[in-house]
Amino acid sequence: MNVIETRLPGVLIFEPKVFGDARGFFVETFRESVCRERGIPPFVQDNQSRSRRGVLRGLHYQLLQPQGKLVRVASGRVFDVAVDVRRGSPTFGQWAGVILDDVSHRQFYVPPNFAHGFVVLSDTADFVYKCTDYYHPASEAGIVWNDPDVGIEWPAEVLDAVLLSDKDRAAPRLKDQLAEKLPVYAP
Ligand SMILES: Cc1cn([C@H]2C[C@H](O)[C@@H](COP(=O)(O)OP(=O)(O)O[C@H]3O[C@H](C)C(=O)[C@H](O)[C@H]3O)O2)c(=O)[nH]c1=O
Repeated sequence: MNVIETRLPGVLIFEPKVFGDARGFFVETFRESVCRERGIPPFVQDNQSRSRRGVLRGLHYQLLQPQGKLVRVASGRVFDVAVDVRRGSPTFGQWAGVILDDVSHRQFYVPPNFAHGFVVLSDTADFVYKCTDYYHPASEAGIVWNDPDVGIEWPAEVLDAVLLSDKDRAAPRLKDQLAEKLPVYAP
């Protein structure tokens, strides 16, 4: 497993070794030791969502029980993004993105207290991920996907047909987020 640092400290790209042969392929998708060695907390919840082209889920985070997420695509192709929403962070409001697909089997680690989202680039995508804490809907918060102050460079190929939930469509900009709804940077 090759682990790559991104421009956001703590946000990591995992590149597993893919073993292809005449039958298909094999890939190790998770090793606890690889995560533990990098200070990633234990995972307690697995999720899966299926979405069609143009669906954009995010940008979400939880204030209580903040979730670190190890995300990957079991089938399809997405552009995945992490945004630093921690008040006082040197990289506050900055983003890092990566293409995740079922060819590279690349994974992305989004630490707790980062907002997370993705947009689907393939006809459909099965998105699977591990979380370091449990779902806590009462403290769910979000930043609107096209916040001009964050300036995420979403792939142009889907921008004319982004499909959002009502919740995500109504999410506030980072600058309009109530201060108490932003986690505090704790180096
Ligand atoms: C996240 C979650 C949702 N749900 C229920 C709540 C709703 O009835 C239904 C759909 O929830 P939602 O529309 O919030 O699902 P997503 O838009 O995929 O949300 C996720 O999308 C972005 C990409 C994330 O990083 C988070 O994991 C999560 O916020 O599943 C649960 O029962 N447990 C859960 O952990």
